[in-house]
Amino acid sequence: MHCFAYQWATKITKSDAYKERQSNKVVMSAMAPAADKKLTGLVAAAFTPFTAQGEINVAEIGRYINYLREKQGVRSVFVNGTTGESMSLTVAERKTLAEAWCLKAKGKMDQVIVHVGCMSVKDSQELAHHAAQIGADGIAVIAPSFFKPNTAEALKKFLHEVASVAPSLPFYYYHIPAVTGVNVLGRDLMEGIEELIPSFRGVKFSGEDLMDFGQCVSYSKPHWSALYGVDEQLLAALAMGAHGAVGSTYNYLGCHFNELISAFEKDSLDQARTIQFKVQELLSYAKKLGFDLGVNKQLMNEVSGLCLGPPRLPLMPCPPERAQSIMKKYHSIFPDC
Ligand SMILES: CC(=O)N[C@@H]([C@@H](O)[C@H](O)[C@H](O)CO)[C@@H](O)CC(=O)C(=O)O
Repeated sequence: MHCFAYQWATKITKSDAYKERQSNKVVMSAMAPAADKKLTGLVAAAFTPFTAQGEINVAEIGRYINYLREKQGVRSVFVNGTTGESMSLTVAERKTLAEAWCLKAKGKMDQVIVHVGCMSVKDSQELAHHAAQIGADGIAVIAPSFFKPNTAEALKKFLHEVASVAPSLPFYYYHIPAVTGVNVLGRDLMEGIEELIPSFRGVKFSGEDLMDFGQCVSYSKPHWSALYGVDEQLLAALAMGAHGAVGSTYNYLGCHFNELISAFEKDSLDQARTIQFKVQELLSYAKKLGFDLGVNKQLMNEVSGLCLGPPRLPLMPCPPERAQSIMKKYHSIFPDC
């Protein structure tokens, strides 16, 4: 489905969001910290909606939430992460987005986790503090990747500085070594972390090293979550003991992944494998044509009918013929969607 209405999508400014809060009689800064529930199941790594002019478009977030819930059976979101292009957003934009997600997800989503990692520890602290004020259910922090921490100790110190300004919020380390170039093992990061960060609640593990992931699972406390983030091999991570998964394709393939998880839980491994193989077939086809965030976002636009716009520079919009070809493949693999 093409997103013609996109050009006319309205942009809600921060002050509009503020007025909406006031009219709903929700004073977010006064909200009590969210109850600390273990994070499980599928978590959609949300795309950031942009207008055609490249401004953030919070007006689309309400429809986005309804779509995830009703069409994909996805009840938690991870906001301002990699898929959300956080590193291409300003701190002010990230606050506006986090506020809109928390406000609009209220009563509709189980958990809104806000990624607050930045290159600067100060910016990260500002966003962590803000996430606590607006009633987020948790925060996550990626390793800084320009000046990189080159030991587990340095990385833990950075995470501690951020977590300490929002001590009531569940805290997740966001491990994505292929993107950050920070190759500290997840398991090494976890060593002794709770003494340093009492709010630590787990890892979002977007890496292919299943041995390290397994070690994170086996080291985890019962109230922690080991969340896997390479969608094309989720089944392997479930076998390793994943408690949930955060990923981009759960935005538009969530219903299939929910079936995969149910099949796995019922020990129907053949059925679970069939679904994982279908996803692999789609993604390997897309990867051969060139699969980046621009392409991924366009697939979401096409499958969902939402108007999330193009990505922001330096990412480029998806060429129309590439989207068409991948969508044809999608319909051949998932004919009932
Ligand atoms: C490198 C990357 O973007 N990985 C994605 C995956 O969901 C990925 O898009 C998917 O496995 C397809 O390759 C997630 O791990 C990222 C993520 O969770 C996030 O946006 O925060």
